[in-house]
Amino acid sequence: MSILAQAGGPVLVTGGKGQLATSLVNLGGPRIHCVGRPDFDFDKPETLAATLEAIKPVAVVNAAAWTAVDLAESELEGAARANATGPEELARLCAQRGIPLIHISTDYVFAGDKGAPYVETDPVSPETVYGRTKADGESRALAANPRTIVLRTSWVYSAHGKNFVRTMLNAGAKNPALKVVGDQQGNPTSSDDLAEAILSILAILEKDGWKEEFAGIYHACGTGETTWHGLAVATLQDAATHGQTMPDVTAIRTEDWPTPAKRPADSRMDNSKLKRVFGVTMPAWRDSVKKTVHQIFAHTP
Ligand SMILES: NC(=O)C1=CN([C@@H]2O[C@H](COP(=O)(O)OP(=O)(O)OC[C@H]3O[C@@H](n4cnc5c(N)ncnc54)[C@H](OP(=O)(O)O)[C@@H]3O)[C@@H](O)[C@H]2O)C=CC1
Ligand SMILES: Cc1cn([C@H]2C[C@H](O)[C@@H](COP(=O)(O)OP(=O)(O)O[C@H]3O[C@@H](C)C(=O)[C@@H](O)[C@H]3O)O2)c(=O)[nH]c1=O
Repeated sequence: MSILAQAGGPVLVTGGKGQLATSLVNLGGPRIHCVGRPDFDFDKPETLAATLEAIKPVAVVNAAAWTAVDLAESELEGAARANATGPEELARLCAQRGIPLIHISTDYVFAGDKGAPYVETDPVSPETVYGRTKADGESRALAANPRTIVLRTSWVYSAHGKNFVRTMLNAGAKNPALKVVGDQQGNPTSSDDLAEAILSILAILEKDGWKEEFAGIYHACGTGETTWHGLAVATLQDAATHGQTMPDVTAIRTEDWPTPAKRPADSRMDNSKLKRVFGVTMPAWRDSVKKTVHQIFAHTP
């Protein structure tokens, strides 16, 4: 049963069949109205106003984005439309209608050299096209609609869609040995957990009405930290409890896994503001990985 009241106007979720959009559809109940391409497309700006006009939502969650981190390095314009100018236009349209926008952003807005969990007041310092376009999108959305909440999350995985946990399960099923970077740390986040946090915020907005102090940036990632290697091992250990053979997983250094876009070495984020303002606590990443792996095996014939 969704935490969102059953009665009330529609909540528009962008992002089609993406991870977060799917979790919101699965967990949010009948008021969630999800749109994706081609009906809602940041590359076709006229589809934004047409969607809002057709659905007349009471709130919007923007879960659409360019998430191909390496490809963005060579596709700046498409990434900028999806992550920055598109969300700005969506925010402007929400402002015209006086409705709140929950816009999703990323830990990759940080370079990863702080040496401690980032807080919302830390300056952004992106080192990739993806990170720069997402940082740009945050400030554009906040400037275009005074009723904008930006939720920065990280290392999102789920039982559906393209994500690191599913990549590791597939790779581990085919290979006796894997190599995974062990010197990049962060906070893995279940898209279901993030969807529940968003639904809790929407419920508060509906109950209390919009308050000026809600506007701004919040960190919303899984509780606890690990490395990509740690996440791979946890995933494959859980898969082993479902009968999948545990491969040998070696921790390697970043330079041994070269990629076009440089990932942050340490993008851990602090969720205290989310708890302080909205009373929302994010579940422990380790428990949620177990749950997700279980869901995947439960649905695999
Ligand atoms: N995945 C992750 O690890 C993380 C994600 N985030 C952020 O969380 C949010 C949700 O991510 P997630 O659910 O994982 O993303 P997914 O990649 O699973 O889904 C993204 C969705 O956005 C759609 N999309 C892409 N480009 C456009 C466009 N130009 N116009 C309209 N829709 C478009 C895609 O459509 P199509 O299928 O047609 O391509 C897809 O449906 C994003 O803001 C992302 O930046 C933050 C941290 C980590
Ligand atoms: C598949 C694989 C990756 N890696 C490394 C590469 C990289 O440093 C790290 C993560 O790999 P990926 O490319 O799968 O993840 P990446 O696309 O960098 O994930 C990011 O996506 C965007 C959308 C975000 O917003 C971020 O929070 C983050 O989740 O793991 C290995 O070491 N071994 C492997 O077998």
